[in-house]
Amino acid sequence: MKIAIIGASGRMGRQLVELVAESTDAQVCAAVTHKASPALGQDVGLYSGIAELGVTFTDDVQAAAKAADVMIDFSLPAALADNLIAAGQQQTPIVVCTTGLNQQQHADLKAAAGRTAVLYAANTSLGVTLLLNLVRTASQALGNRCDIEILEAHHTAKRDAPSGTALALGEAAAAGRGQRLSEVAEYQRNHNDTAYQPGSIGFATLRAGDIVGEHTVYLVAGGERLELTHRVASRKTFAEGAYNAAAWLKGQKAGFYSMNHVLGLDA
Ligand SMILES: NC(=O)C1=CN([C@@H]2O[C@H](COP(=O)(O)OP(=O)(O)OC[C@H]3O[C@@H](n4cnc5c(N)ncnc54)[C@H](OP(=O)(O)O)[C@@H]3O)[C@@H](O)[C@H]2O)C=CC1
Ligand SMILES: O=C(O)C1=N[C@H](C(=O)O)C[C@H](O)C1
Repeated sequence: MKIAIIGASGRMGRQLVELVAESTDAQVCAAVTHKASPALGQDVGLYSGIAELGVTFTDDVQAAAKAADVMIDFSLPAALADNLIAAGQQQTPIVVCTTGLNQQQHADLKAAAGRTAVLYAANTSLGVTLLLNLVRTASQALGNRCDIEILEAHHTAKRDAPSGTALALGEAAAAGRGQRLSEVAEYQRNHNDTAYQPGSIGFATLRAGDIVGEHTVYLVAGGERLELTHRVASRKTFAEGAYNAAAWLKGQKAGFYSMNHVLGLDA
């Protein structure tokens, strides 16, 4: 399997380069970064701290899409439009893992899925994929008998808040209660005299040190409290999930997919 990695110069990109280089079933065929990147022209293996791979960084995402069986995107929201155009024009399946997307960018993902296979996952870990399903089930079972709040913690280099995973957990909790997250989400609680809104879903964010990624969903009813927590110790977990998603997506027909499809949980 020939994999093009978009955002290959970043934390997740380098982790994925290392994982693919160790694999016997896949090769890095292209490593994409932006046109002002100091990584351009450098060997992607050496840049990632492993042996030379003979592949140098490029800013040509069209050529990367053409060369690849599948692409994996861990870059920035601003890069998404060009990445989806390239994937669509070359009919190359794409796993998009970038978070911090706006409404238009989520719509762009769905539109691109009319031309090629697109899988979007704000979190590629097995645990979060299961957690999303558990949260939806718990929220549906408890209905308006509980209050729901979501806490996430990440490293200080993270640009978006709340995390994409926290927002996906919020969507799952809202869907379980038959709500739309956009109508019940509370992102700011820095007020002096405002009553709590029953049925709201609140988000809280921590940024500190090198925390890889932690999420807790609180389902709080009178007298008891359920806390569903996921913690990641290494970015390798995300890289493995993205690799498994790419292996599954390669050869799928055009359409929009999630990690539930990869794990056979979509029924
Ligand atoms: N789905 C999941 O499981 C996970 C998702 N993520 C998400 O993945 C994204 C990347 O995370 P992380 O690796 O930590 O972030 P980094 O900032 O370390 O990596 C992003 C990389 O993309 C590069 N880049 C910028 N513009 C472009 C472009 N136009 N084309 C290609 N590459 C570009 C950046 O270059 P430069 O540094 O020079 O700007 C940087 O090297 C984030 O949105 C994050 O939230 C992270 C972990 C897990
Ligand atoms: O930026 C990160 O690091 C992470 N981002 C993803 C998110 O926004 O949810 C996934 C993971 O939590 C790590």
